[in-house]
Amino acid sequence: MLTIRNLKKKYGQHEVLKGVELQLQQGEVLGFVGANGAGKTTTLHCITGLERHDDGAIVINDIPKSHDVKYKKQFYFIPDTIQVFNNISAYDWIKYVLTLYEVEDKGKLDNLIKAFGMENSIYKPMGTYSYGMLHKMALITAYTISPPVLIMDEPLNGLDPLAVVAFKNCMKEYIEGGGTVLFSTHLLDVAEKICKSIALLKDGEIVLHESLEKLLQEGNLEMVFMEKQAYEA
Ligand SMILES: Nc1ncnc2c1ncn2[C@@H]1O[C@H](COP(=O)(O)OP(=O)(O)OP(=O)(O)O)[C@@H](O)[C@H]1O
Repeated sequence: MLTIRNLKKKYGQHEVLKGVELQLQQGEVLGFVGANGAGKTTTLHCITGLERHDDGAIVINDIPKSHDVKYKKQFYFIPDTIQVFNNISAYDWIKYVLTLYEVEDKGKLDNLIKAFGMENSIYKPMGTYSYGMLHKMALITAYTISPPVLIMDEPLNGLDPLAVVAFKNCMKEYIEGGGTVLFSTHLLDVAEKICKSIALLKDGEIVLHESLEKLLQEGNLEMVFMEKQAYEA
C-alpha cells in the first residue's frame, strides 16, 4: 500500500535520511519511532510532499509521488503542528477539504463530530482553537475522508481521554474498512496498544520493521529499543 525505496534527504550538508526503505501492507498500523532528531517528521514530510526528497521513490496505492494530485488523494496527513485560517470555522474548513477529496458524507461527518465531542465548537473560528481541538478537527476530517492511507505525526498529542477513546474506535473501524496507518510517536506504551507493527528509524535508516506480536515476544518495547540502541547512552 505504501512503498518507500532508498529515500534520501539532506538539509545543507546534514544527511538526515540515508536510504530509508519501508513497505506497509494494507491494514497495517505502523508505529514509526526513533530518537529525537532521527528524521521521523522529515520522512513523513517527504512522503506527503511538504518536503522534496533528494533521491529514492515513494509510491502509495500504486501511484508514485510524481503524480501529484492523484497521489495526494491517496492519503490524509495530520502534522504535529496544524496551520489554520484563523477566521474560518472548522466545519467550513472540513467541508472544503472534503470537496478536494470528492467526499460527501454528511451523516458520517456529523457522527464523527459527536464522537469527538465537538458539537458546540465545530462552528467556531479555528483561530480560537486549542492544540488538542485542532487535532480533533483533523482526525474528524481524516476519518470522514477515509483515504487508503492515514499519515499522522504524534496524533495523540493534546487529546483528552474522550478523544483518545474516539481515536481508537475510529481507527479500528477505519482498518476494518481496508485502511492503512502510518504514525510517528514517542509514546511506546501507546504504540504497544494501537500498532500492529513498529518501524525504528536510526541514523537515517530503518533498522527494524517488525510485527508487534513478534517484538513483544522479546520483552516490552522499551527493552527492545534499548537493545537496538535507539537512544544515545
Ligand atoms: N527545515 C530544516 N532545516 C534544517 N534542518 C532540519 C529541518 N528540519 C529538520 N531538520 C533536522 O533534521 C533532523 C531530523 O529532524 P526531524 O524533525 O525529522 O526528526 P524527528 O525524528 O521527527 O524528531 P523529534 O522526535 O524530535 O520530533 C534534525 O537534526 C533536525 O534538526
